[in-house]
Amino acid sequence: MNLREKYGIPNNAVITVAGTVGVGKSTMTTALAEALQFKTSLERVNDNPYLDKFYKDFERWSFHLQIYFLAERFKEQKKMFELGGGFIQDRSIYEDTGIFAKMHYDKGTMSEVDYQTYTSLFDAMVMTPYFPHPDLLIYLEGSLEDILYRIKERGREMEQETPNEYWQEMHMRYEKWINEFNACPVLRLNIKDYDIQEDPSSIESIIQAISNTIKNPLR
Ligand SMILES: Nc1ncnc2c1ncn2[C@@H]1O[C@H](COP(=O)(O)OP(=O)(O)O)[C@@H](O)[C@H]1O
Ligand SMILES: Nc1ncnc2c1ncn2[C@H]1C[C@H](O)[C@@H](COP(=O)(O)O)O1
Repeated sequence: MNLREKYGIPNNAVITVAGTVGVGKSTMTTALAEALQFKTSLERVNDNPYLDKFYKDFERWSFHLQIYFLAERFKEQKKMFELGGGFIQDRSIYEDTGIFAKMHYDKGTMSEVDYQTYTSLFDAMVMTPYFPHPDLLIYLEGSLEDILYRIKERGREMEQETPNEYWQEMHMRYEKWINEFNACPVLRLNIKDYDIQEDPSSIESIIQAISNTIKNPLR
């Protein structure tokens, strides 16, 4: 019996992994998909045509980047539900608007008219009764210090050149955002409480927690 069957996770479940840049979403997505024999929906960074430009000039590229991410995530969302679920998704569509677009608007690096165009498109696409929400959102959290360490360790050039205040602001906004999030059940995991890299067997206790939360959802 595999871990999915052992813990009664439905084979059509869609589980999304959320959290700030560098917290460990891709690592968790890959590990969970392998353990549950699910497919992955990964956030593609290397072939994103705007990301590098965006980090060099937020004001010039923030609208283009948000539209690009929205289109990519919507296509992924459609694919996951058309294929009948059984997916772990790296980052939720809710973070694009709730964290990134809002932060750039609030900080003045996205204009008011661009922000309104973006949010009206987002609302028309996502905030409808026809949009299927995931069965669970796993929220990964950790101290700012640990997040900064991981961003540095991963070494993506565009992120190294971004001032720490950017990551600090994002870290603070994530905490507020998750406390108000209610589009689907949430499982919060602190990165201090597991280490799937050093101890791959710790994935089992995470799957047990996923099962408990899907069966007794806390919003
Ligand atoms: N459980 C873990 N323990 C230690 N380091 C980790 C762990 N998970 C991820 N990392 C490291 O942290 C960095 C960011 O992880 P990643 O999964 O790419 O984050 P995200 O997808 O959230 O941006 C990578 O260098 C990765 O190897
Ligand atoms: N919606 C977004 N707006 C701006 N930047 C974004 C958005 N979604 C992801 N990003 C950036 C942040 C990172 O530099 C890369 C990949 O994110 P990660 O959390 O490392 O998976 O894209």
